[in-house]
Formats: sequence, C-alpha cells, structure tokens
Amino acid sequence: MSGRIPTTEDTMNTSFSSSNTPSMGHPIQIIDITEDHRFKLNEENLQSILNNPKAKLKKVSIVSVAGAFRKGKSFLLDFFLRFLTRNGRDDWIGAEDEPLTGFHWKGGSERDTTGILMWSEPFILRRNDTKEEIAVLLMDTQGAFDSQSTVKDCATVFALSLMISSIHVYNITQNLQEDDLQHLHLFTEYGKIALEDSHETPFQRLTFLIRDWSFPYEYKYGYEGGQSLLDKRFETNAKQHQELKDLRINLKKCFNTLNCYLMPHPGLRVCTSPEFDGKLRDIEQDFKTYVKKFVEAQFQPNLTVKQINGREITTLELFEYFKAYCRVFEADELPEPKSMLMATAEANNLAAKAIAKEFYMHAMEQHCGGDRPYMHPHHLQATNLQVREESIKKFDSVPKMGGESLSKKYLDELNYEMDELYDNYVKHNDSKNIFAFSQWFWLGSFSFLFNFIFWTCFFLLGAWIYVKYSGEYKEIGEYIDGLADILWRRIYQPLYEQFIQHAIRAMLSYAPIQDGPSGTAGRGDAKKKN
Ligand SMILES: Nc1nc2c(ncn2[C@@H]2O[C@H](COP(=O)(O)OP(=O)(O)OP(=O)(O)O)[C@@H](O)[C@H]2O)c(=O)[nH]1
Ligand SMILES: [Mg+2]
Repeated sequence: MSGRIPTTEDTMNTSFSSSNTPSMGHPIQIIDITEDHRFKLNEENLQSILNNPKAKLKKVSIVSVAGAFRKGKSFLLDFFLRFLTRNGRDDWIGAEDEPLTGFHWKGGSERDTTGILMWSEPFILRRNDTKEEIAVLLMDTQGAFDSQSTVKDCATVFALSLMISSIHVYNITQNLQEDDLQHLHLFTEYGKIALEDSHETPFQRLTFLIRDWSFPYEYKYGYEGGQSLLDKRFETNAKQHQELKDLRINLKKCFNTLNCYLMPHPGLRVCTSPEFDGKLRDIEQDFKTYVKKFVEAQFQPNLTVKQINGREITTLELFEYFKAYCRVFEADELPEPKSMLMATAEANNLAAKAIAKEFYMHAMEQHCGGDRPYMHPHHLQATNLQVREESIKKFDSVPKMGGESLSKKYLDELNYEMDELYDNYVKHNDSKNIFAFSQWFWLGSFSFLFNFIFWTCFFLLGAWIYVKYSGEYKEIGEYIDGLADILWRRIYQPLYEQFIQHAIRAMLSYAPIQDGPSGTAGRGDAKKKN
C-alpha cells in the first residue's frame, strides 16, 4: 500500500479536507468514572466536539483503542494523530528527534488513562467512493484489569468503546488467547439478537492488534500473518465445546470486517527507559514500518463509517447513541444484551427525531428566523404545515428498531416539540409587525386619530371641489365654507398669530444692535453699557 494520501483529484483512496491543520486540538474527557464506580457522560464536552462546525451533521468514523492497561494504547493513538494532523503526507510519521505527543502516555507500571477521552478536533476526510466528507474522531480508553477498577468498570469501558466506534482496535500483547475472545461474548450475544431484529450486521470493524509479536518466523508481521493466526484461532472442530464454536461463528457474523495485525516489538528503550519521550530514533525500525502501515490501513482504501441498523450515522445521531448507551450501563450490573438492544432501539428513534427536528428548525429559520422580515400569519401557517410534513417524512425515512409502538411514541414527541417551536415562531413573527405591535399599545389610538382626520379632510375637500365645480348642493358648499371659517378663526388663526409673535420675539432677542463703530455688540452688551 502506498504511504501517500492523494489529493482530492485522485480517485483511488480516501483524501483529506483542507480544514485539517497541523498540531490542533487536545484530549477531552467525555466519560468519567466516579469514585463509586459510576459512569458519567460529560455531555457538554462531547457536544463541543460533535457540534464543531467542521463536523456538524456529517457522517462519522470513530476509531477507538481498548484493552488491558499499560500496553501502549495512548502511544499508538498518537501515531493516528500524526497521520491525521499532517494530512497523511508521505513524511507524516515525523522527524527522528520529535517527541510523540497528543493523548497522554507514559512509562511505568501504574495506570494512566482513566475513563474515555476523545480528541477535541474532528478530522475531515473525503471518502473514496462518494467523495462525501466524513468526520473522523479518535477515542482513547481506560485500560482494563488495573487494581483500582472493578470487573464491571473494565467491561463497561470496553463495551462502550466497542458499541460507539466503527473501527475498534482491540489492543493485546504477545498472543491471541482464548480469554481475549471470551471478553467479546457479550457482544456476540448482543449481535445475535440485533441481527435477528434488523438483519443488519451490528458492528463494522474489529481488529485484534497483537503488540510485541515475537514469532514472525511462524506468522509474519502485519495483516497477512495476522489473518493466518486468526484463522488458526478461529478453527472449529467436532471435539470443541459448543460454546466455543458458537462464539467464533457469531463473532464473524457480528462484524463487517474482523481481522488481526501482528506488530513488532518497539525495542527496549521504549519500554524500559524512563527518559524515552517518544522520539522515533529510539524506536526500532520494524515497529516504525509496521505502525505506519497499520495507521494508514485504517483509512484506506476507504473510510469505515459508523453504521447502526444498517444506516450510516451523523454526529447529531452519535450524541443520542452515546447518551443511550451510558444510561444502559449506569446500573450496578452489566446490562443484558436485550437491554443493550433496547437502548439501541431507543437511541435509533431519538436520533430519527433529532434529525427531523433539526430539519424543521433549519427550514423554519430560513423562512421566519430572526433576520427574516415579517410574514403574514396565513403564510406562516402554510409554511409550517409544509415544513412539518417534510420533517415527518425525514423521521419516517430512518429505518426504525423496536417496532411500531416505540416509533409512534417518538413521533408524538416530535409533533409536540414542533408545536412548541411553532408557537415561538408565531410570537417572534408577531413582534416584527409594527402595526400589530401598535394595536397592543397606546400607538393604536394615535394611528386611528390620524387616519380619521386624514380621511375626513379628504372627503370634505372632495365634496367642496364638486360643489364649486358643478354648482349643485350649494348649501353643502356653504356648510363646508362655514366650517372652514370657524376652524380658521377659532383654531388655526389664533395658533398662527401666537406662533408669529413667538417667532418675532425670539428673533428680536437674538438680533445684533448697532452699538459703536464696530457695530458688533449684541443686545445684552448694550444693556450692560447703559
Ligand atoms: N512493550 C511495548 N511497549 C510499548 C509499546 N508501545 C508503547 N509502549 C510503551 O508502553 C508504555 C505505556 O504506554 P501508554 O500508551 O501510556 O499505555 P496505555 O495502554 O495507554 O496505558 P493505560 O493508559 O495505563 O491503560 C509506554 O512506556 C510506552 O513507551 C509496544 O508496542 N510494546
Ligand atoms: Mg493510556
């Protein structure tokens, strides 16, 4: 495979969007594990990533690395970061003396990463087939089997990362053992019922990444040797216990891609030197070669987009799934596969609702949002009905899990929420109408008064002209003349005279007086001199 990531003109591979910039972002805690072993989703942090304008409403590909603690998971993710921040260019792996940074990693025997973290910046890559832009997210997880975590904590972290990601790297050291496969039992059970429910493969890609592989003479480094090892471990025979056979058969059915990669040892400096800070020159060449191939292979020739129920999901939907899975793993016991499926079904309906609601709000904003002019109420109502109908179509177009009744419940909620939104749009629209506004306040009586005076004068003028021109209805003409005379003498003339007097007085008080040769002194100055 070529190490070069092509430009957008190329058609062979995934390509990068120009919105990715080097060394951007930092790790963000999205799931905390509290002292009493509760899982807390930090919704605000997660939203800050998913709502990033670059990624909002785009389909997602989520890479997670999970497995036992102290086995180089965060270290590996930092190579992913280098690849993505440097747009996969030929020399993305970096200079020999460049320390490896990004997700925090460290040497020593004590655990480091806790909970689940995500890189703050989504990376935008263009998929090879449809050229659509996809948001790629990186997820680091707490290592399993450390002395402070319960069995449930470890299983939950693993389960959450597997349920959420589209590329799940199962980080293992030295060999692929039976217990590594047994840890996947919950997912095969979940996968079995999910398959029965929807007939869609529940998960996308699972890679067993075997670190410090020491037997390249048996199975070669990389995918090829990994596949042979996997085939060997997945062999079934008549003598094998049915449970072991089922596990293998179901595992293959649950993932679109199930593979294995054999990684060379990085060298003694990496794992024994306290001074090691990730510089490439301290890492064995074989490791560098194979880590490069491994990282590139996750994005080429195409991206693995997260699918649920056979549908590729967006950042908006991902948020709903996160919430639903965290809820189901809140209980003291590990959930039954059935509850996990129920949570998926609920999240699937919630996601459909979120898509439809987002569509409704976006469309209504275009018509009557803050910067749009006032709309006639009938027009607004018609627009609402049309947009609403399209929103419901959007909701219906998402394939649903959990049956009709569950879907009906969420459709009712959608209708209720659109009602509420519409009420607000109506109020907002009314506030833009200056006349509607004046009807509610004192301005109403003024506009009526001015209207009345204007139309009365207009009518009288019309009648007067007709009488004068035609010579008919002379008495009406006389009434109008009389009225005009009274109005002139009683109202306009006194007002006019008062106005003229005030104006003359004002002019006299400021007029300059001829006083002395220069003639420049004002009236005030003249008074002082006297
Ligand atoms: N033997 C070996 N050590 C490695 C490998 N990759 C990284 N390391 C070293 O393993 C140590 C732990 O690395 P981390 O990335 O912090 O490990 P982790 O799995 O994230 O650890 P936790 O966060 O505690 O679960 C560091 O000293 C790395 O240099 C590898 O492939 N083999
Ligand atoms: Mg770590």
